[in-house]
Amino acid sequence: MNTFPTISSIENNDLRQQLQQIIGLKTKPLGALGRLESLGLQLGLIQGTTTPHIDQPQIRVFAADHGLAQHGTSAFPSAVTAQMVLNFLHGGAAINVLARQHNIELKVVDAGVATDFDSSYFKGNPQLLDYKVRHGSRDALNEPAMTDEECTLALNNGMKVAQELTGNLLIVGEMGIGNTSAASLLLARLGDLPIAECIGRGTGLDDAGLQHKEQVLTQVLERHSAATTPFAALAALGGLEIATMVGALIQAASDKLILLIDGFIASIALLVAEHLAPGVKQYAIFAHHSVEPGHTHLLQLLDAEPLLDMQMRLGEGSGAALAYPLLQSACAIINEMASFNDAGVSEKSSSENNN
Ligand SMILES: Cc1cc2ncn([C@H]3O[C@H](COP(=O)(O)O)[C@@H](O)[C@H]3O)c2cc1C
Ligand SMILES: O=C(O)c1cccnc1
Repeated sequence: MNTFPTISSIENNDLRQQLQQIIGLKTKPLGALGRLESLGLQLGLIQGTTTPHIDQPQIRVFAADHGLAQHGTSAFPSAVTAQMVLNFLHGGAAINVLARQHNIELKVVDAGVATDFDSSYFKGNPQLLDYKVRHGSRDALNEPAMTDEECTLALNNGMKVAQELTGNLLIVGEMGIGNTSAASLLLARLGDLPIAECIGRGTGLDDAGLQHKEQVLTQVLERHSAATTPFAALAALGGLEIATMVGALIQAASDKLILLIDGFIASIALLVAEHLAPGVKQYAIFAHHSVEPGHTHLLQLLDAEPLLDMQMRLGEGSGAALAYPLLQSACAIINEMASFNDAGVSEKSSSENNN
């Protein structure tokens, strides 16, 4: 088992009051910028400042294969994981487009892809980071997806990925055919929910495929009924990319980075991180509501209200990249917008003056 770094509380009453006052005195009716105001407040508290700012935002896309995928739990074959990694490296995936649009640096982490990549991809200032624990997780129908050692290694790898980051904002994305199954299994176990409420079509299963997925996942949960602690559940039911993401989220929260959380898979990594290192969630901003049905339960468990609902179900970090400019706007409002005093605009009349 790992020991994890401590997570500082972001709560600071004086700072909260200062931020509330700064936002409240801007030239607008009180509260009129809605969630942009609470977002700015959270960013200020995370950074411990009245002038929050985003510097060198980073996306890490964690990729791995899943042994369980051989049982037909995804509409796509496992080979697509490696093919998509090459697509990321060649700049052609959805997340590449959004990262370029918003000037977010993107790197891919090989946490356990079944295919080996050409060594040239790892050289120099690489866009592909080699944290491969093994060639795909084990088949969770027969054994834990990871041994305790493999799971610990993946968590430690994720912490290293976060330690190597520049900048103050992290988006964790993922690519792993079959990983909606791993996320659903973890949600069912850690949220104590029926598996039927945690599953969805993922990459596009039809009705028969969805039924089959439910049967397979039910068997996996029975096989690992003893895996009830967060670590045991992660090892038995999770995946290498999910465990590596968990480590990265814990380390990044410990380093007081802003965590911009994508959809279903990134949110399950955050739930596990919160169980293993309580407090991580304070650093998280939930970007969007995924179409994957389990995400609704997961957001409730996390008491989270995502910023966007774009009917997306892709992963890769795409929903988080889309929400990123809202965070930039929240910072800019705090730092650049005039107060009533600065601009010589009259504040709301008091009720006495109206008499
Ligand atoms: C071409 C392609 C690109 C993707 N990018 C993200 N995912 C997403 O779909 C997968 C999870 O769904 P399931 O559990 O049904 O396999 C993950 O790889 C996730 O990142 C993709 C899936 C495909 C097919
Ligand atoms: O919301 C997600 O993270 C998601 C949904 C479907 C497929 N892959 C990822």
